[in-house]
Amino acid sequence: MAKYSRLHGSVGLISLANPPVNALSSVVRHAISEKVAKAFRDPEVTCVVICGENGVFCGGADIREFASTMRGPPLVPMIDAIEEGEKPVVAAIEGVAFGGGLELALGCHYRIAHYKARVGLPEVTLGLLPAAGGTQRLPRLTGVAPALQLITTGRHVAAPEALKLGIVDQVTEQNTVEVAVQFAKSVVGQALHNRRLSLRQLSCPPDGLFEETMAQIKQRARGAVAPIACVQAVKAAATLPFKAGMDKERDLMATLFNSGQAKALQYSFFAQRSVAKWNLPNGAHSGISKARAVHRAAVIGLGTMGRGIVVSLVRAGISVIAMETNEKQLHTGKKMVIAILEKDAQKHNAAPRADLVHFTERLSDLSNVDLVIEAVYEDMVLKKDIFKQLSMICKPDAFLCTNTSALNVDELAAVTGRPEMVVGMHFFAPAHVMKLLEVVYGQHSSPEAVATAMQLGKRLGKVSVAVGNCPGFVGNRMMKLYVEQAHFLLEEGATPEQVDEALEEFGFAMGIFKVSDLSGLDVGWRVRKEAGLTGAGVDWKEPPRRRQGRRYSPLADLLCEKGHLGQKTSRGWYLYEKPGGRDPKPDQGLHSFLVEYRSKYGLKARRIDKDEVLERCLFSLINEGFCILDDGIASGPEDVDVIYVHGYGWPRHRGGPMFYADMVGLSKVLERLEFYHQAHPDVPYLKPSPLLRKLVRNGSPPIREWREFLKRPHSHL
Ligand SMILES: CC/C=C\C=C\CC(=O)SCCNC(=O)CCNC(=O)[C@H](O)C(C)(C)COP(=O)(O)OP(=O)(O)OC[C@H]1O[C@@H](n2cnc3c(N)ncnc32)[C@H](O)[C@@H]1OP(=O)(O)O
Repeated sequence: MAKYSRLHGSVGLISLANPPVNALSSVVRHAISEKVAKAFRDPEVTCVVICGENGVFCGGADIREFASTMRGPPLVPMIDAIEEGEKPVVAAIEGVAFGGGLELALGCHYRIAHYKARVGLPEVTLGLLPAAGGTQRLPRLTGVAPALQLITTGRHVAAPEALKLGIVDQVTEQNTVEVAVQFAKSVVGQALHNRRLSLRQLSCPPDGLFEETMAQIKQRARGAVAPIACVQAVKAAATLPFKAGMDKERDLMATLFNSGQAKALQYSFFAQRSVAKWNLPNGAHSGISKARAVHRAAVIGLGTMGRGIVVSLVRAGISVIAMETNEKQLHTGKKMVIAILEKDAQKHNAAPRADLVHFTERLSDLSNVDLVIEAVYEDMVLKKDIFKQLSMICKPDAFLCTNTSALNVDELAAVTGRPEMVVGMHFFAPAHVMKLLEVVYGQHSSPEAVATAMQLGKRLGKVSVAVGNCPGFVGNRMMKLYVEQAHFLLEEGATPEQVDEALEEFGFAMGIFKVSDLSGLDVGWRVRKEAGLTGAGVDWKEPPRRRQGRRYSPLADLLCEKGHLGQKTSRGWYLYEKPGGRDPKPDQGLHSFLVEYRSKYGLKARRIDKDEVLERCLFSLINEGFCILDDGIASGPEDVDVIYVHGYGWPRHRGGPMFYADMVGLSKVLERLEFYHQAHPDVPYLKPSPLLRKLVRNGSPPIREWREFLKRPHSHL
């Protein structure tokens, strides 16, 4: 709803009141229209201020309403009526004015913002465009180029920048509503013509602006359609009269509104919020579990992961002890951490925060920290030794966390005297850049430990997902099968380029073979050696392309043995101009190697089309996602999807693997998995998961109902 009051006799004050973000639900839109009309009718009222309750102007249209038929007054005539009014209307912006909220403010004649407020048109991130005049009014206010940038990226703009761009007229550190009221009174009687953005003429945009932006977007958007529609809408603002531009905006929105991409992106928005509401098998959940404050943390190991974690902690203002026993590594780690922090300081025009880090070689220095993150390399013996020592050195209420991508958290917890204080914190490389954090709860992890790790993740700006303990947790457990299928496709006749092209066309930023070259083929080699799939631990009685009773491709191992480790050695699945080169080129040598390999093992190359690449790679990954849900390792499909979108480059406009399965149709996924399982009986994980079968038997319910078919989550090895 919206509340109405009269201040100082002549100011009509309209307050949006729809917690938590004053979204423009149909009730709110109805109330605003009514209150504005009332203020305009009242002869005592000479000016109007629109604000939001509880320190938030407005988070935009109510996204939950998009799933059903839209009711209530539309935004466009409501905003037009405000702009056309004969009494000055001032928007008092606190907190945020996003999407429809900013469009409402753009319909007002003046905008006053609190200095901490943010404004923006983030519709593009929901697969939409600002269709309440935003694409037509913003360019008339800021000029075309800045508006185009803001609308196509959905970037949030802090009040001081909004002032520079002309989006707001004044920024204040005082009470924003009071300042806006005084301001409104001061402009009574002044002509409003110039303040009506729809009447403003647009100056010519720079030559080639739209063509250049379109080209950049097509390259960056990976198949997303909303950014392209945003360019077209802003182009209409620059080339057509206001009314015709509005018609174009409306038509473009109509195509986007019901698109699968918009549904996927809106699902992603709520999925990201839902993972913060975690629950454990023992019934503990985020609603009742209190996190403990972390003032001092420690990171053990200053390799790539450790350095990134130290930087993340410092950026969040947490003081860190960074510990490394190897003197050379300590020196390099220190240099790199400081370099990143100095770059940060330069960017934000602030002092570097290196004073928050204390570098040391001594574990005993960790006696007083609240939380430790061990980030040494993946070696269980080494990690156990560290955890035993930590258990003795750290204060009794310190949390002990391990940054592991696959190792057993319970096994580590068991060597400490405080298994309830142990959780996994699986960061993704580079840890100061990547958004995802898997918080792995073990059998004994206390709700407080999970809550603290989740809360810390939030403070570090991560999207944190609580997951159960199993080899590879959620992300890597699924990824393993995706990678394996890609290798099998090479054995059967594909090239790395064909596989990558299909995946990139689907929307991945990089195909799997390019990713493998980037991270280094030796990473997976180490893991496979550890798992006894290659190297000393192999049972050589099995045929060469079979390990542990099932199909295995030794292709990647053979490349590693040749020293072809990817970008760093200038050869891997692709060829690079020099070691460390970034530009992959098809490698004829690799193609010949594949031909020889196939001939050696009597494999007949066949033509593999893009559909097969996608189905084999993605459906096997999705099938494992269903197994993970069935096992209770992830508590809902949203958890799996958030992990894939934020940690594994799954295109956001496709929602995530489980959402994609829902979109494709569960019976189709089941049917194709059955087909591939029959064709490849030596690949057990192609056998459709019991949960997938159950869902199909129950009429393929939509993804929001899948939780009803799940067992309770539990930790599981
Ligand atoms: C025909 C179509 C007509 C008009 C179209 C208009 C276009 C739009 O306006 S589309 C919406 C554009 N707005 C946005 O994209 C903003 C989305 N929200 C946010 O970015 C953030 O929520 C925030 C406003 C910055 C607040 O952040 P924070 O304080 O971190 O809280 P959250 O946990 O994110 O949100 C709290 C709570 O509010 C729900 N919520 C937020 N925004 C909306 C919204 N616009 N509609 C409905 N609900 C919203 C959010 O889901 C959270 O609720 P949970 O129950 O916890 O999920």
